[in-house]
Amino acid sequence: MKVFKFGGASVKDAGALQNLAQIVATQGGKQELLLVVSAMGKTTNALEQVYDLAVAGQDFSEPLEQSRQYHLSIANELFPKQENPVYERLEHLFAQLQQQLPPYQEESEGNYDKSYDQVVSFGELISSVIVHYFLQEQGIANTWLDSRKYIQTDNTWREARVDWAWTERVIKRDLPGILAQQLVVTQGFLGGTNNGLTTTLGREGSDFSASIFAYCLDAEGLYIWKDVAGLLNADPKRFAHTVRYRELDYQETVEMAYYGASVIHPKTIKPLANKSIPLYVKSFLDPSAEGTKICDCRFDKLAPAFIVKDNQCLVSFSAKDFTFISEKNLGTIFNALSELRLKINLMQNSAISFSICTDFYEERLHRLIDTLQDQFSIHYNTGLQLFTIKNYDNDSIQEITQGKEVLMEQRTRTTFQVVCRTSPLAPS
Ligand SMILES: Nc1ncnc2c1ncn2[C@@H]1O[C@H](COP(=O)(O)OP(=O)(O)O)[C@@H](O)[C@H]1O
Ligand SMILES: N[C@@H](CC(=O)OP(=O)(O)O)C(=O)O
Repeated sequence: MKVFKFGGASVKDAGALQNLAQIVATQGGKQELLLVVSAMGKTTNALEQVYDLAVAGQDFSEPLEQSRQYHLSIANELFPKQENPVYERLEHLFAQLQQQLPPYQEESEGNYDKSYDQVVSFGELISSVIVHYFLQEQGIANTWLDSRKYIQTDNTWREARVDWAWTERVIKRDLPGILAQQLVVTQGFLGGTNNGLTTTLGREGSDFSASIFAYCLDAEGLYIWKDVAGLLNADPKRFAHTVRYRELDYQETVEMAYYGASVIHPKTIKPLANKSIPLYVKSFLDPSAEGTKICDCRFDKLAPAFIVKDNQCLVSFSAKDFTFISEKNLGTIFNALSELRLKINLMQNSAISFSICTDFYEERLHRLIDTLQDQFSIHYNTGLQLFTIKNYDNDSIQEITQGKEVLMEQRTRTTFQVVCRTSPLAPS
């Protein structure tokens, strides 16, 4: 069997859904097929905005209505008959979503992340319902599956951790029988706790969902349909000249994803590598084109890969009592970072100071400073970019660093990383 994953761009409007149906009909073959779909277009961002307004006690009716109209207008193009059951399902989902958005209550303050998951998950629920009915309409019989009942997670809201044993057992128990009958349509990004609450697997986590299903079903391949020709050596939205990798090994791909190549969610690769399931990154704009195959393979020389992370922040700590940076100091700093879920993208230490480059989350940064300021003097710079070049050479380093103010630099035999300023210094 195969797993196909369709992200936001591939389901963003009625034309995209017609293209999706075409891909399923022509590329799915006669095999068993499970489809994992993301929210349509930028719906998750829109729902985040609605949720934040609700939390702030502000009026969220307009953006909520815009999102409803966006989905209904796609449905109107796809389902001209108003008696189509899709409309009832959609109205029901929007009514449920509305119920999750009460005016902000003081006592729910600690539940921001939990309620976030209950709200933003509607993007995937809605899109998968539309895809389900549309494929039916096109004569492609399919079962709509609630992935929250199959991908069981803990309650680490917004970044839930999968209970692999439970998930694999239940998927293996139920899905082969359904797949033998017909195609399955389910949601990416979502999981569920053992007491029936919705969780999400981290932004852009639908690739990971698809990988979980592929792993549990021992799929022969996972196909991720994107708006690019495959995995390229740089984001074509940032770099004028890119090359496509025809094949890449799991290790190389996981490193690119880890450093920030947003084309694939970093958690996607490990489950596939564990079972040697190939991952195909394919273009939904040119479905028969080759794309990129990620598998067990090895290459000696690869084109340098450029990865850019925006909105970075460089934080440096020095002990207030002028002692050297010791393992004990580092332990304290790492603990605080872990508590606040601040991920280190790059780090460096000298005799009396320790510096990290991390994604800039203002509120979490201030909490970090509050926690550590008794022990450390802390300075930070924001408005930075982190550039990573894998398989670098002198020309590629020159291309990236030319004309930029470099704040931190590091290199191994294969990887070059540099933090540069992109905007005026923010006060610290
Ligand atoms: N190395 C890369 N190769 C290809 N695309 C990349 C790369 N790095 C970043 N991208 C970006 O990833 C985008 C596709 O991923 P994404 O937007 O997450 O798709 P979707 O949400 O539809 O699944 C491309 O449009 C491209 O701008
Ligand atoms: N819709 C979710 C999950 C996701 O993976 O989306 P996409 O496949 O469009 O990146 C998000 O935007 O975070």
